[in-house]
Amino acid sequence: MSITDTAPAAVPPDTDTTPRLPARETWRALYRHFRPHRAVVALGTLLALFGTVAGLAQPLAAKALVERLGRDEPITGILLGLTALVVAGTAIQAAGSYLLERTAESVVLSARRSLVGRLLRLRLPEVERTQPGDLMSRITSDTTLLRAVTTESVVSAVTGGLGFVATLVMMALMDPVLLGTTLGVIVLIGGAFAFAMPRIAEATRRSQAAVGEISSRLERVFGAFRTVKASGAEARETAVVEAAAREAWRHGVKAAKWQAVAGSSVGLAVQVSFLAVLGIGGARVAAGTITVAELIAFLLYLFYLIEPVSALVQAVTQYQVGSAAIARIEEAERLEVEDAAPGPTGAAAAVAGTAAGAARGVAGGGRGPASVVFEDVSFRYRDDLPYVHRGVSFEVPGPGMTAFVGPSGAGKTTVFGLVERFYEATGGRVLVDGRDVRRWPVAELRGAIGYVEQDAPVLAGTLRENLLFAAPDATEEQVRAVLVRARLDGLVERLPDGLDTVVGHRGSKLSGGERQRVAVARALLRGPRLLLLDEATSQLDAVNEQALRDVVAEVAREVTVLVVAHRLSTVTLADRIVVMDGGRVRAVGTHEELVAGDPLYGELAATQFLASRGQGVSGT
Ligand SMILES: Nc1ncnc2c1ncn2[C@@H]1O[C@H](COP(=O)(O)OP(=O)(O)OP(=O)(O)O)[C@@H](O)[C@H]1O
Repeated sequence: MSITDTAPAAVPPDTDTTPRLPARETWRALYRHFRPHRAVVALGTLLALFGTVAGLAQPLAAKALVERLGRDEPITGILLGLTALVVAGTAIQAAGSYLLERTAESVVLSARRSLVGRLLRLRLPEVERTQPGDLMSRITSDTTLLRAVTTESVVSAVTGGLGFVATLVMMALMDPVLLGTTLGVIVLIGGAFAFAMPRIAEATRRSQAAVGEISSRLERVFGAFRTVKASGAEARETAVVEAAAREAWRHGVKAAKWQAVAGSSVGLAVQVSFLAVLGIGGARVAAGTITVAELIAFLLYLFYLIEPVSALVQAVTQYQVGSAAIARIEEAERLEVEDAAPGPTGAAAAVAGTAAGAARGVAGGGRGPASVVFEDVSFRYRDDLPYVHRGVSFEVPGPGMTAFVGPSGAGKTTVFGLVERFYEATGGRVLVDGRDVRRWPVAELRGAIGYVEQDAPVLAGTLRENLLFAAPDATEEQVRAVLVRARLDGLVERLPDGLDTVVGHRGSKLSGGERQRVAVARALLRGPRLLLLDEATSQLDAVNEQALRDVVAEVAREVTVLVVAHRLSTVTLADRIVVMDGGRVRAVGTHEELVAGDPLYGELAATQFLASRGQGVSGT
């Protein structure tokens, strides 16, 4: 096929990453989706059979009608009967098809629900291994391919199978020799069919992988839309998405080709059988073994065979398509998830803590500041990556502010990832409140923590949704209080829709500094016992930075605050500073102690901190 010529070179070579499922596992997975609906599918099958029987009865009724006309008998009764038969037959068929379509939608719905439920609980390393866009396409696109295989194909298989066997029995009763001839041809051409089947599955699998690739590529583009534009990368990125679209097309066409081969092999089988039966049957008539009437009847049965065989072919083809989708769905289902979803309960409980604390936007949950201890922690993100932590140890009793400083890549942010248990330490222990984080229920652990990431993610939606994201049950007063603390009250007043202003995709309608403050407000509203603040390297203007620093200092009086610090003004406020370098803690102390005692810190203080937009250089 010439379409292969159009395959663009830009297609990433790794689109074909979906594992093929062994047949037994495919069956098992498909059965799992089908099982809850088996009663309805059985009913649908029954209705389909009734519909067929009603259809078969119509010619008989028509025959009776003509006969009565011939005998000059009244036909009103039979006409009414025939009409009723037609209406009933149609209604039964419509009901059956509605039932199956509805069930098909339900299969898709339950597959989507189960997949979404799992994907949002995935462990972080699993998400980092995959492409979010591709995962999305498994929920949106692949699940739709389950529709037919779990419903229509089951019905086709049953009705086709029954029809096939019944017709074969009738043929066997007529003339076993001619049946042998028929089956011989069918088996021969069935070979072509068997050849096409796995190719349909393979082409569908690759086509779906390419659809996943389209989603991944689009996600990448829209995730950095300004960068794409600023880099003048529109044409290149379009080409890449287009390449994936072509790839999907190419394999879609391939699947269509093999489906056509499979479909027409049925017609061919019947035609060739017809000729063979005609030849051999003719000889048998000539020899007087069978009568002409028997040969004609046999040939009629041969044509009856088309429908059940087509139904069987359809069932098997749909199974191939479905098996390709199920492999991708199963792969997503098998990604490792966390033990429990961090529900809103922790946050709600924390926000509902002490009234005084809540009014300040820091409830504290009534259990005081958390302590954090790292005991000889070693960690790497993956087995094939170098260690990021090589025996990190420090102790942070709450409350107070602890700053982590060190060169870029020293492993500072990783400390937060381990505290939040986004990742698990490879060696050593991470303790929060003296308890190993692995022994904490994840929801409870994270319920105690407020986390402000360095890039301060803001989600699409309104400002209010963003603030309530980590504390859905916070009251209006708590929201207002936190807005004042994060110096967002002025902004909210300026906005025509106030808190209900839509902030755009990833908060693109807010300034960088505003996003930062929204992220801080969100974390504070959670009422954390432990605040993890990954300081932005820039973003805040002097006034707001000072204000936020005051807030953090205030919070640190009753909450444990860990800051990855990029500003001198922050470290000078810290009760203790942990200096990290190359995955180790090289020194712990106050700013003054470290300036005097640690050369790396002295250098950082003199260069890196001052180079940032940090205010409050008075510390030097
Ligand atoms: N999710 C990840 N998967 C693989 N490697 C990672 C991941 N996150 C960070 N790393 C690597 O781990 C190392 C430490 O990263 P970390 O973010 O902890 O550094 P950092 O000290 O916070 O740096 P910075 O000051 O630049 O933010 C870096 O070399 C980084 O490339």
